[in-house]
Formats: sequence, structure tokens, C-alpha cells
Amino acid sequence: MIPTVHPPGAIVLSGRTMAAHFFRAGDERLSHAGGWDLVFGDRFGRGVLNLDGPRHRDYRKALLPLLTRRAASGYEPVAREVLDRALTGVAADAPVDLHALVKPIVFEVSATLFAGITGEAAMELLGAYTALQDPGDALGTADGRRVARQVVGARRRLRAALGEAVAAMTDVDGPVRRLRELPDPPGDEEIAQNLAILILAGFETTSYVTARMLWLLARHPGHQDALRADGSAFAAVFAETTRLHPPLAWLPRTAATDLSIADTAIPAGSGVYFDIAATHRDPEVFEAPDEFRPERHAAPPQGKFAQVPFSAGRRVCAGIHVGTMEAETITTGILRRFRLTAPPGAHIGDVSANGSTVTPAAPLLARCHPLP
Ligand code: HEM
Repeated sequence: MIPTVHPPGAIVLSGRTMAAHFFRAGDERLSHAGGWDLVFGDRFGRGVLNLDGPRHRDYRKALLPLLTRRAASGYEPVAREVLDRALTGVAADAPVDLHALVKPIVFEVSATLFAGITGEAAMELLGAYTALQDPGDALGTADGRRVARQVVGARRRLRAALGEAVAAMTDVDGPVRRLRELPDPPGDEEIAQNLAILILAGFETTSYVTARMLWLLARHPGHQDALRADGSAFAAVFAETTRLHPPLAWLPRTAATDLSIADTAIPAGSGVYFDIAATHRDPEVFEAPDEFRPERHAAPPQGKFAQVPFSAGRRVCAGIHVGTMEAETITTGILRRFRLTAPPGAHIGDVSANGSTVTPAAPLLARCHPLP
């Protein structure tokens, strides 16, 4: 169980049967906008992830051509370039916090691809994101005013940077142009909010999964060697990592109307969460569910909703191919240069401050030994 807090009265669903009710419900029954408001409020504005109805549909349609498998493989050189730069700073043989290593890489790749923001400017944007995402408990303490000022400042910096990106990206084939070309195009402010959401959706998830994957490989040297020897082993390692550690442990919604799901009455406005993390560790579906066994993915998947790290149905993750490409490029790039070992220690679990996204409960440490 991952420690978290859901709002009072929230309903938490899990398992394959409940998944069918959850993933097949339209926005008019289970609202994404309401769900994501429970998690982030309006801190990042509104975009394709946290809108319902026709505006969501139009934005998704405009953005999907930029996120196909083919598009993702075209982005690979950007990921390699950012990775190469980042790896020059890795301390050999000393413990490295894998999440801290991977986060700026993934962030810069997304900021470059979708907003044309690179290098130091990307790191400044990451600072603003982090301040907005995690104002900490300090908001309710004596230090609250200072933190509140920081949050306001971060929001301003984020807006300014993305506003400039919208102006600068007008002639580039990217999200700005695709959204502007819609028959009923959004204004610049709303395009900037879509950029914020797009970058955030890819950053949080991919950086966490990649760090977890490297950490698992450091603890399982046999799988590490196998992947170094044969890149086609990646798919199973990735599938097993996202099974054990889905970056969105719960998917949030609110009931858009009075509902009944599997005989449970759910009043309009209630929080409704689907528990991906628990579903992925169902012992009736996965033998030894807590163990890292990439080989279990050699067989076809165990039923439609047994493993749903990218969600399912109409609102399935739009960035699957980009996220997978980034995770693969970073993981295999690191394994080409380093042998990873894990300091001895107990398993490190996850925590969730917002009832959806997770972070490791302690730093995910590994030593990076340069390979000849
Ligand atoms: C391992 C990496 C990733 C995982 C596990 C992941 C997971 C998810 C999940 C579970 C959702 C559904 C959220 C919901 O139902 O409320 C989602 C939505 C979304 N993801 Fe990803 N994601 C990843 C990477 C990315 C990347 C790299 C991008 C962008 C390039 C991206 C863009 C999006 C967008 C735009 C949505 C909203 C789709 C919609 O509502 O129509 N994701 N993702």
C-alpha cells in the first residue's frame, strides 16, 4: 500500500472488473477535469489532460500526430544529445540519486520538443514547476507567506516562459501551430497552458519510471547484463517496471452526476479513483506480484485491464511512444557507459502527496561504474 490521502468520501476502485466500469465511462459520467483539479487544482492551467468534452477531443486530435511512434523515433537524437551532456557530470563509483539524475534530462527533452526551451532556460522552467508542484507543508506554517510568495513567483515565471514559447514556436511544426490550426483555435494563453500540461504529463511519469527501471536493474545485475547484450530485452523490463511502479498510482475523476458503479451509489461531485498500483499487484493475476520478473511478459497479457500503466480507452496516454522512447534512450544510454550497482538496503517504496502521482519514499541510489 502506498501511503496517501484521498478526499473524504472518495471512492477507490481497483481490479479488472472495476476497470471496465471506470475506463468505459465517458466524461459526462466521470470527469477528468474534476479529477485532476483534486490533484493539481488549477496550478498548471487547463489542457488536453484536464479538460472534458469537445475541447479535450479537439486538442487531443490536434496533438496526436506529434506523438506517434514515428514522431517519437524522430525525437530520439534530441534525447541522446541531452543525455550525453548530463552524463558528463556523473560521479564515477559514488552513490547517485537516480531520480535526481533523470529528472532534468526528461524535463529538458520535453521542454525542447514541445516548447523549444533548452539548456539553462529549461532548468529555470523546471525550478518553477517544482516550486508549483510541491509547495510542501510550509503553506500552513509560520513560513507560509514566504512559500506562498515563491509559488506566486513560480507561476509568473512559468507563464512568462511559456508565453514566449508560444510566440517563438509559431512557424515550427509543433503543438503551438497544431492548436492554432484548429477550426475553433484557442487563444495564446490557452495554448501556453496546453504546453504546460503536455510537458508536465510527460515529465513526471517518464522520469519516475526511468529512475525506477535503472534502480531495479542495479539490483538485478543478471537483467542488466541481458539488456546490455540485447536491446530487445527492453520491452519486458519496461513492462515489468511500469507494472511494479506505475507513476500514476491512482487515476482521479469526479462523478459528474449521481452514479451507481457495481451497486455502489456515488453522489455527484464525489472523488472517484482507480487504483492502478493495487490492480498491478493482484496475486490472482500475477504470480509473486511483488517480485521483479520481466520474463513474465513473454506470455500474452493477462486479460484486458490487468496492466494499465498508461490508462486505457478513449483517454489512454497520448504520449506512450514518446515516453517509451525517452525511457529506452536514457536507460540503454546509461547502461552502455556504466555498470550499475545498488548499495545494500531494504526495498524502497513510494509515497503520494496528491493521491495520484508517486515519488520514491527515499532516494533511489546506485553506483555508476564506468565501462571501458
Ligand atoms: C512512462 C511514461 C508515461 C506514463 C506511464 C504515462 C501515463 C499516463 C496515464 C495513466 C494517463 C491517463 C491519465 C488519466 O486517465 O487521467 C496519461 C495521459 C496523458 N499522457 Fe501520459 N504517460 C507517460 C508519458 C507521457 C509523455 C512522454 C507524454 C507527452 C509527450 C504524455 C502525455 C499525456 C497526455 C497529453 C495525456 C492526456 C491524454 C488525454 O486525456 O486525452 N505522457 N498518461
